[in-house]
Amino acid sequence: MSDDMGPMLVCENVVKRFGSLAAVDGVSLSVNRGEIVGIGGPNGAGKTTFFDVITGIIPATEGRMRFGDTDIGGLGADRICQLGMARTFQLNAAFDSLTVRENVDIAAYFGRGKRRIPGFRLGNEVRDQTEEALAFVGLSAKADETVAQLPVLDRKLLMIAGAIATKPQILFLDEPVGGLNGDEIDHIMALVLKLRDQGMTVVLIEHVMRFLLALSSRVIIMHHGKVIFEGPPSAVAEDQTVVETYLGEGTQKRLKKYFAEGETQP
Ligand SMILES: Nc1ncnc2c1ncn2[C@@H]1O[C@H](COP(=O)(O)OP(=O)(O)OP(=O)(O)O)[C@@H](O)[C@H]1O
Repeated sequence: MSDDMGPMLVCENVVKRFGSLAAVDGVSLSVNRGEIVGIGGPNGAGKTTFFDVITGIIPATEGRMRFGDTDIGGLGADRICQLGMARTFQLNAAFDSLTVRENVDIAAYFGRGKRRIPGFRLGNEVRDQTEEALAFVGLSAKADETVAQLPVLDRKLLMIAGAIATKPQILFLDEPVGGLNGDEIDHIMALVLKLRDQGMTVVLIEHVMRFLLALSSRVIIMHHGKVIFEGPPSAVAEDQTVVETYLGEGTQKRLKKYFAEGETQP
């Protein structure tokens, strides 16, 4: 990416239709370098579909998307990853029968440049990227374990390791703490903060509000494919539409107390 000025990623009026359903219905988003942007919203709001469109898993129906000075609309997931945009998935996306290290090797090998499967040969650079990513997420000791044996937290860490092994400039995390317990959530939270401190730009989807609000510099709430709120974490619980469509009054009270009294956890 050659353009260091202005937003790193710009999405304008992105639409994704599945038949008559507009899963993403005219969403615009700009992401600046070094930000953590959090996306929330009820089930079926279109959050994952928006990620799928940005990261080239599925094509947009309408809209424009630019990463730096590159128009990424119409590019495939492999090319988008090679440009410097990596992601994780809500459900496990790993080769279960391979080891932890082999999975990250594959990400490091294919995620940075055009490669051919018949020429699949790992060089030192790929191996180093893999070891670095495994150490970063704390999975080095389990590098030789088969993925099928891993507990949920390690599977989440593995997806993050695979993503960062591609050396992205921006990282998309889809529900990185879904299904985890409190300590595990704290563990992933610390990891995301460490990434941010190293200069990584992050866009994340999460239902766990304490994770979403504690980490994000800016929050977006989607509903029925549209953005219904965009603002700082402290303003989310003040927005009556967000409370009615997503949070409910109990969560609103808890969040208001957190921001008013500076409690440690929302
Ligand atoms: N491949 C598809 N074909 C048809 N409809 C789809 C497809 N993928 C998603 N949808 C629909 O698009 C809408 C948005 O789904 P999406 O998974 O993006 O929501 P979400 O906000 O990520 O939800 P959740 O929080 O439950 O993950 C839903 O109504 C879903 O059923």
